[in-house]
Amino acid sequence: MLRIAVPNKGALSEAAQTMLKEAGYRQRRDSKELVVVDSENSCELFFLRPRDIAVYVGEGTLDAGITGRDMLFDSGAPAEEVMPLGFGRSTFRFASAPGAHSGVTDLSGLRIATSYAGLLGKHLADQGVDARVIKLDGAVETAIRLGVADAVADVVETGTTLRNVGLEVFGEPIAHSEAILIKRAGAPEANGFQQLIRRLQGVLVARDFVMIDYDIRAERIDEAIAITPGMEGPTVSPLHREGWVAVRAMVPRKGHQQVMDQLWEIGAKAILVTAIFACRL
Ligand SMILES: Nc1ncnc2c1ncn2[C@@H]1O[C@H](COP(=O)(O)OP(=O)(O)OP(=O)(O)O)[C@@H](O)[C@H]1O
Ligand SMILES: O=P(O)(O)OC[C@H]1O[C@H](OP(=O)(O)OP(=O)(O)O)[C@H](O)[C@@H]1O
Ligand SMILES: [Mg+2]
Repeated sequence: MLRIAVPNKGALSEAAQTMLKEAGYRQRRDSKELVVVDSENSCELFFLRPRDIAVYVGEGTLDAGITGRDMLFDSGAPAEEVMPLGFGRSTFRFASAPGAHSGVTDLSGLRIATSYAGLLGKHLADQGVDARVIKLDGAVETAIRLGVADAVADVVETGTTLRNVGLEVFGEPIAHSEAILIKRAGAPEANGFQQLIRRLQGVLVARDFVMIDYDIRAERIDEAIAITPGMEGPTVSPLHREGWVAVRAMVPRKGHQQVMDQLWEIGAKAILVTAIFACRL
């Protein structure tokens, strides 16, 4: 049985569960269910706090986990990134009152509030800055107003939370994060782990690509293939009409309308675009 850790709440929880659902794994019936046994897929899903997932996986108690890259670094657990999952993108940044600081070196001797003490501590050490790290559990943006800290280091996505409390980011981003699949560092892959990777990659491809079908005059096929090269090369089949062929290829979802315009320009007809429901490349 492959044992997989899934975030039970927070920013990654819903998207992680949707991705596993699209990859064919069983869903939990309600948000109080902590373990789901999926015997059809020979795996067990453990719903855990995102912050704890790297710890369980690093200890080797669980074979795989979905967490944030920032949380993996922060934990210092002996776990490693296997693949990025394309959601939960954020940056980890310093913020303070507008104009108060301009870079990490301004923070020497000051207090910085964060819920990512491990990640921040490593960054300060790398930069040779001696500051006091105030570890909080969440809502760290309020720490400056309440006089607990001079600056904060926190997750920023849209920047709305910072704007709402009148803070501004400064300096270079400390880290770029997104949801990732992790395993224990250096450990051999458990049974079923490769299958999990293939399924998740399939979900990413099905999300990022569409299938395009069209008819084109045979003498223009080279131009058409240059526009839709496909993965291994497009499928070209004869049409029951003299001098015409049918073409089928995968194209990136982003920009597929431009591809359709280009095909139309070279005389393609009956151009159809369909979503890919599932895929294994
Ligand atoms: N607004 C956001 N947009 C994108 N990713 C985010 C956002 N907030 C947090 N994350 C990411 O989600 C992961 C988990 O953070 P999250 O805030 O959900 O955990 P938590 O703070 O422990 O839980 P909670 O907020 O429920 O107490 C981290 O990798 C973080 O970078
Ligand atoms: O830039 P934004 O789009 O505003 O998103 C960033 C905010 O989202 C997260 O907060 P969360 O809701 O997880 O609360 P927490 O601080 O208690 O973890 C994070 O800690 C930031 O506060
Ligand atoms: Mg949070």
